Amino acid sequence: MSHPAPKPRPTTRKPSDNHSSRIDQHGEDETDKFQKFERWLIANGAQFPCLELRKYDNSDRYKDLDANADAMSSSSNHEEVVEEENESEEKKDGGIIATTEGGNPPSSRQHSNNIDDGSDEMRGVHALTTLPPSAVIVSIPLRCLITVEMGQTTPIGRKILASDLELDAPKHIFLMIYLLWDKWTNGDKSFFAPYYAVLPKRLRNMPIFWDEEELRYLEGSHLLSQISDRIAAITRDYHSVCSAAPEFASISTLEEFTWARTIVCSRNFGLMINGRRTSALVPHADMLNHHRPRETKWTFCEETQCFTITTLKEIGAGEQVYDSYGQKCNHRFLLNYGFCVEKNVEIDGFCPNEISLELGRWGDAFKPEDIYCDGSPQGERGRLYKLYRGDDRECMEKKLAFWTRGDSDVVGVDFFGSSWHALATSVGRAGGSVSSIMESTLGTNPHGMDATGSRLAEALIVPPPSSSPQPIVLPTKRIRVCVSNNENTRVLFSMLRVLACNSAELDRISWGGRTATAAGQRLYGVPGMASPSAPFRTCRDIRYPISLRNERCAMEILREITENALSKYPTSLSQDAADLQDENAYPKYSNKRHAKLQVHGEKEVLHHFALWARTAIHVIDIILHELAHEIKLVTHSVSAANHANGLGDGMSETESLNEELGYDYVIQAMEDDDDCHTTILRYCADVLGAVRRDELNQIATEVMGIERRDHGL
Ligand SMILES: C[S@@+](CC[C@H](N)C(=O)[O-])C[C@H]1O[C@@H](n2cnc3c(N)ncnc32)[C@H](O)[C@@H]1O
Repeated sequence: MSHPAPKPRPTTRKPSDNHSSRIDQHGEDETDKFQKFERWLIANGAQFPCLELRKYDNSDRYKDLDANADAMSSSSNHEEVVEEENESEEKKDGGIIATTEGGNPPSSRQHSNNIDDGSDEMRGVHALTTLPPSAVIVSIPLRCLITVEMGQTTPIGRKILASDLELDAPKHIFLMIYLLWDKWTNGDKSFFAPYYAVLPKRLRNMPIFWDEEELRYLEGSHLLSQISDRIAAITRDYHSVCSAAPEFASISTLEEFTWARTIVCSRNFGLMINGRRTSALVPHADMLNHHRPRETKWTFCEETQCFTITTLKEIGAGEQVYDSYGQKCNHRFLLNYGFCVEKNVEIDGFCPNEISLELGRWGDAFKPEDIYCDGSPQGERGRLYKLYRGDDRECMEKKLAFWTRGDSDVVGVDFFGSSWHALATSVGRAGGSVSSIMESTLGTNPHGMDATGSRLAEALIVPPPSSSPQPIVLPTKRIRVCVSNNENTRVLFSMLRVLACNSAELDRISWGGRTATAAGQRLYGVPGMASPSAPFRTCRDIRYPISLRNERCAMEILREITENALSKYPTSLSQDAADLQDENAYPKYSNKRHAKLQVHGEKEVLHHFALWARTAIHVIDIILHELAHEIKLVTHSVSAANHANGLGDGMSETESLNEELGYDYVIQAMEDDDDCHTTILRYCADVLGAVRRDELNQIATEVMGIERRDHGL
């Protein structure tokens, strides 16, 4: 149940009294435009009586320098952090101090307040009075919202709809179009002009607007490619819209289009309005900064036809009122909203920060032919090359087939290129056919496909142009993993196991869709087939270790990948941690700090997986040692028994194992170690422990077989 918002204290203010009079870089009076904005909303039925908008500056970032002379500074408890939806749309926070409002004079510390990073465009919403839980604190009528449908009915929107364009941001394009078209068509006369006037103009905190020096702070991070991909995608979308509606080129430049995309991405709300799912720009509601755990919730109320924000807890007078943009990795906050959360940890301890690991083709530093083609690359390249390569070229061909199983969307000449030649040649040598190639590659039989599918497959298998061997290139697969164990961690391990396969292991995991026994499932990594309609296995489905050999190799690949990724950064994790302590060199809310937070978070995840790999290799080596010892023991006892029966020579004695180097001892030590990460411990104890048990059982079974055979049973 929601209560109406409490009445503001009578002494507070008329809308907008709180904005200081100040002129922005565009020569506009900021106070004036915020007053007009609030009056426009109220005149159209909006209500937010207990809230005030505040404009922040970044002068407080140097509070350490001025700590002694700080009696005048506001003590607002500003926070960090956010939440929402997809990768291509999102927000930033300010370490917010009211600069001029409420009697707080501008800080005397203006000496360093000239950082051009967008923090001068920061605003936030504060409570004028104590807000109780479940109070509706914002209510914005539908007529003040800009919705997708409004963009679709513009002349440009209609042409886009008719053209069936493939766009990078199809959900947001119509909001962008409305914004740009309406500003251009109606200018100051637009109904939304007061809203447009308060939208940030430069968005300098968004990485797509960072200069070279700022981008350099991200050196080593995959985010750099995502930033250039984003710029390229926006450029493509702009040209696509211009091709569908040539008049759009005179409505908006690429620069304005990029601004609109960033505004929409960082401010839109996904809503259900009158039974219809849509997205909207909601003036005023989009002024709340991000913080988790969430303190407010929002919705569109069908009854009142208003967008509302409701408190989930009491918010004290003067405190900032936050929205949660969702639980997200810092790379999404940074790319889409232009900020990073300082401590991106949920109340249950979960940290959503991720790292994108690249599997398959090995990074730019390696030429595919160096790693995958027959030949023996030297040094570091050789290490990964050998791990991926397996037994021989034929093994790589089988690996390619399994690795790309199910990737039917990317089956094409460019994708497989010469690999298809190699595969075709190899399967041809083994008496294979188009059907068998399709089956091994796609996990499906082309006879079950339509004729076009079969013709496509035939067309792709072209004889190699020369007799020299074609390089086999495993297409890159990227997977995002975080420190907590989740589905992606399982997929990562599955893909590592496939990459680590030798020929025999590939044959085993390639069994198509048959029900496996429990032992087979465990031993060969074949998942249970719950129903005949269960999908065929792909490189994402190998949930259990295939063999100790394979698992060790998979962990070596993981170690190589993580250590290589860590070597790409110019600074270490500990250096980053030390840098972040220095708020003068890395001021709060600066782009430089946000970049540092991002790479620091990435390295934490990389170190976790590097440690996981090293620990696993160590534990597997212990198990292998124990198994070798066990084999010696049983061989000894069998031959001793045979000797006693006059069947052969017995071993004189067997060495005993040092218990302190044993598996049980090591696992116990890990259990006792509070710093041992639980997912690493569980993997070593449960996953590797199960393989160890299977192997020991296997040895016992084989011994029984030998004894039965030797005794003629
Ligand atoms: C929806 S707007 C929020 C209002 C915004 N502060 C404004 O002045 O218009 C999202 C933007 O606010 C800023 N922001 C929101 N939460 C933030 C946070 N926790 N830390 C830093 N910046 C934040 C980012 O610039 C982000 O792109």
